[in-house]
Amino acid sequence: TTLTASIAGFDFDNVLLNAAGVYCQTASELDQILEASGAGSLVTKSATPAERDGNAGVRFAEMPLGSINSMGLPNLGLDYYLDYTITHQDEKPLFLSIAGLTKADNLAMLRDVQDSDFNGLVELNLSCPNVPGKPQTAYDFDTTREILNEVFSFYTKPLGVKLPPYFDIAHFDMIAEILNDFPLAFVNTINSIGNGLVVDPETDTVVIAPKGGFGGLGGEIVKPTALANVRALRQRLRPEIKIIGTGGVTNGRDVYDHILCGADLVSVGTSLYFEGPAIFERLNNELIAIMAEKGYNHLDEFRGRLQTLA
Ligand SMILES: CC(C)(C)CCc1c(C(=O)O)[nH]c(=O)[nH]c1=O
Repeated sequence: TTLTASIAGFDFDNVLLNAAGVYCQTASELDQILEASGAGSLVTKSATPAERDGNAGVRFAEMPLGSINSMGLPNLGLDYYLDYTITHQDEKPLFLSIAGLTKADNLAMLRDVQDSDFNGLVELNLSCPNVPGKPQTAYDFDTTREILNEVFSFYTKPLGVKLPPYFDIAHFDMIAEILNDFPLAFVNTINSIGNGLVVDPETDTVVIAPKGGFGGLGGEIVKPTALANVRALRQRLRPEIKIIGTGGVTNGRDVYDHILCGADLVSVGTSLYFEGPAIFERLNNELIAIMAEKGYNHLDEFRGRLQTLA
């Protein structure tokens, strides 16, 4: 059974990696993913130009069927993650995630990466806020097109975008129309489902401190939305734009489902947070068992082959 995939000429010897933000803040965490059996790659915590503490107070919580977070982009700064990825980029193909809080920050960071010795893949996190009072960038279609125009006016290394979930067919059409106009290596879908709210039944309070308890949802609870976004974008994007499926992966069947919907790689967030890097070997073994049951030797025998009903 081969679990290989390729993006922008990079060959991955298996399809699993961490989701940005989980197990990827420090070199020690990144090393654990790099060395984990069953992880084909890693992505860094989304970087800002300077390091950030992120939000104060309890900012991550477990809930039935998943997690809620409002971390606030705590990270050690772009140079830290550039240094790490440059040091290790010959061991596996690596993803460097960036998340500027302004367009200027994103462009400045991409110029730094363009001029650096990093030759891996960049994941541009478009879930970042735009100007206050406007929705996050990826929900502001004109701004999304504008930033990609500016990025691709100078950035020539492999680049993809991390997208929040969309919930309206017209929005799938609109974002795909924009993305198809650019030489993107990949799209990673989905980021957490924004601004959920969880109540603690013991205390009648919210469960995280920032934003009055509003936060991004991850885990099992987001799987149907994640699969819908993988499927919808696979159906609409040019085949050269590969897809990293993220959201709701807890077992091999979830990995299989992401691939069946069209994913080339599959990333794991909430479950990795709770289980640790050993999860990658378990997920791979479970995926291989499902493929064996179905008589598949290669992922491309079923990738994107979700069937509809007559
Ligand atoms: C939500 C932002 C802080 C704008 C970006 C970073 C981020 C965070 C975060 O650092 O709070 N959490 C997520 O689930 N997804 C993200 O993309």
